[in-house]
Amino acid sequence: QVPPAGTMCGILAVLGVGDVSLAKRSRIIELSRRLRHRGPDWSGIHSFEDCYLAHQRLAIVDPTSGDQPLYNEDKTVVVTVNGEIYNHEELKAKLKHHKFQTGSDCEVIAHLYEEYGEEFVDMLDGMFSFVLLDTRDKSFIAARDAIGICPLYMGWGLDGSVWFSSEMKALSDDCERFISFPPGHLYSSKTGGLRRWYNPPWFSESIPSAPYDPLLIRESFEKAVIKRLMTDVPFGVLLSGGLDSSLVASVVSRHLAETKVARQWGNKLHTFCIGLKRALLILKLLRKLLTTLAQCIMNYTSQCRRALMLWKKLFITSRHMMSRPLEQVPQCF
Ligand SMILES: NC(=O)CC[C@H](N)C(=O)O
Repeated sequence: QVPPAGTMCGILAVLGVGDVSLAKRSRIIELSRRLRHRGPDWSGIHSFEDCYLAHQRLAIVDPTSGDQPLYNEDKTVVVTVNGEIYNHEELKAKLKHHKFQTGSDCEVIAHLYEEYGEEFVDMLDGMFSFVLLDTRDKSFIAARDAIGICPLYMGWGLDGSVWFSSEMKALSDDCERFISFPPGHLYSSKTGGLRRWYNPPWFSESIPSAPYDPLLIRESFEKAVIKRLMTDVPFGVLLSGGLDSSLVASVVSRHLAETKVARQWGNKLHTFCIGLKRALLILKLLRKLLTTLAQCIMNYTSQCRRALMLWKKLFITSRHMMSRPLEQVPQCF
């Protein structure tokens, strides 16, 4: 079954609600369901006193046991995550005395927090937004990846509660005020504020000092594509018809055979694109390019009605983003 457009996990966390009634819990579950289109595989919620962490999962790594929220060994640290932690194996190797309950790439976040406290965030290589609750002192942190690939919003309720959600639609009706969580930042309840965790040295350079090196660009590009092949489920490449997505598809097809997923699902790359009859020429060229580069299966829709339906779906998913600056729109996918 192909998940609907816009899928990625959906997270919702509500910390410090004034009323801990069953009605409030049901309300939070109802709000979390507004993110269901982001994750069709599982819905989970963990509550601790007046704090709730909810999750809608699109399973990518360890689909059988990686359901969320995830925990440390004694379940005192709870985490709900949208994203992929590419260096999770490496990080796990550093945490030898920790016992992992799942094969999820995201479980490492709970253990890293136990070991290193809030400072662990810059050890993560990945795209993510997450909320972590430490039930021992009821403190919490929330963080978003360096460039904001995964979406995150933060809101404040009239009862003093703090909210975090993957999409604005899960908190806009219940919060008095809300903001788009800034990329590369961390919120800590202990200090009560947002701070930038992503501070690469080049941030302060107005003119880049690194010389142009095409081989380095090629190597970094290939590495970036290869690490994103970390999946236990079948995947495809969405082609725009341009150079960037064709290059991604070509790198993927050359490295597909080495991946875990190819052993299970075969090493033919599935590609997708959307186009109308009038654009069939581009589609034909794309097909030619891809079949020359590698063995690809190409799926596309050329019917106007079907394309319009897909667009409608896309807009429903991203409606909440439309008031944002245009460059932020792709972040919801
Ligand atoms: N879609 C996601 O954000 C995936 C979360 C996590 N990496 C998993 O595989 O379950």
